[in-house]
Amino acid sequence: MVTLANLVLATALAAVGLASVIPPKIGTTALGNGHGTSSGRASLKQVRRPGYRFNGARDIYKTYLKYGVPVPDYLKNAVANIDALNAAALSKRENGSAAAIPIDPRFDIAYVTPVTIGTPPQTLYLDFDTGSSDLWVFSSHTPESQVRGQRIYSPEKSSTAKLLAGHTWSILYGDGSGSLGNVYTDNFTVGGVTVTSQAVQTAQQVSYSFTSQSEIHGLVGLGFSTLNTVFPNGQLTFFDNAKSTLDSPVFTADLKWKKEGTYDFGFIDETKYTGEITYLPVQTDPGYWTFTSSGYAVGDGAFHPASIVGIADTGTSLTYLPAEVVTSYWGQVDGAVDSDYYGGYVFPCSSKLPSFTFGVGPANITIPASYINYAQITEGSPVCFGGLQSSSWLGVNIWGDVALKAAFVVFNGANPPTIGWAKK
Ligand SMILES: CSc1ccc(CNCCO)cc1
Repeated sequence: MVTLANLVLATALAAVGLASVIPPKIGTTALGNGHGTSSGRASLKQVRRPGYRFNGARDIYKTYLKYGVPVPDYLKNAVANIDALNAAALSKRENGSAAAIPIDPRFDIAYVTPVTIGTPPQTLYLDFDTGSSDLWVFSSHTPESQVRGQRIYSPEKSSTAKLLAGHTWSILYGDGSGSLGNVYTDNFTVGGVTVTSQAVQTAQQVSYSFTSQSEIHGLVGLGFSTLNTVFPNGQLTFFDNAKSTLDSPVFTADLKWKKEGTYDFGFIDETKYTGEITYLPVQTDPGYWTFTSSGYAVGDGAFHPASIVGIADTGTSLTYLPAEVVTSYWGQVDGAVDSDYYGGYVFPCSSKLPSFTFGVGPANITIPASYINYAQITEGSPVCFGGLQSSSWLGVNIWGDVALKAAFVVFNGANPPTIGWAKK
């Protein structure tokens, strides 16, 4: 039953743009079926109406009406002026959502996301990589001997492609792979968000490790634009270009274990996580999403407070942490060894693995053991490769996909940027 009190309350909330769930009646919890006994309490889930924009003049206008005071013309004009400004602001807002698809259903080497480039649109599947800031693609400029099944972008077939004359790029990744080439600008769309005149770096050379990955047709760098390698003028990432048109200057990663996840742009989908998001400061120099984890625990063991500075890197498969952390973890696994022969921690596939928990401020994220049992060395091998490896040779701690897919991660590009972590 909706009472007058409820209606007044709901109207007041609506006036300030906070929709409300009118409880069945005051005195019962909103969770009840409306027939519960009175508990003297009610809970209203207040959600901001999508697309609502505050109009202060309207609030004053309503107060004039409420107390019967004639409304001056300037105030009526002010309400209209702010509504017009809000409408204009909303009209250019875009949000988007796109799939993050594991390139191999057996284990998560990398995730690719469909994008379209040019006019008419050419669809490629690119690796969205928060650990770098170049948007580059296999192209009609890539020697055929280096193309093995990848889709290519052909700027000569796009009426909106423009060569960025005199500009080149060359990138070398932490795993020794690399690519180089020239640069066009063109329309670039992912998940319904379009950037016109996005710098698209066309590969003229790619290393064998890219040639051998037929499912990856290039990368979309989502690090900070300071890392972009285009010379002589560095280019902006897709996110930096899209930011001003997004409802909110954020993108989120909801990567999943051996199945399709999503990247969202411009909004935070509350259905994709549980509990609260914990936001941490980001160190943007030199250009990675660098944050400090507050410690770790192995399985159900004690939490070890520590400051672990590392980067959130969707473009790296595994997670690389300080030697004392990974030694502590693998010390709990029967038969685990740090093998020079296999190039990292391996263990008998039959061994039971503990989970791994890392601190994010006062909260924490737990990586299930199954994510750390990364893959057999080779098909049918009794030896398995760990998803948690030492960073001692890297010089940087990397929270790669093994960690990221255990969480819902918000890459907040506001000023200052922050990174948000939530369980899911
Ligand atoms: C050969 S497949 C491949 C995919 C992504 C990358 C870039 N990611 C590392 C730094 O984020 C390198 C190689």
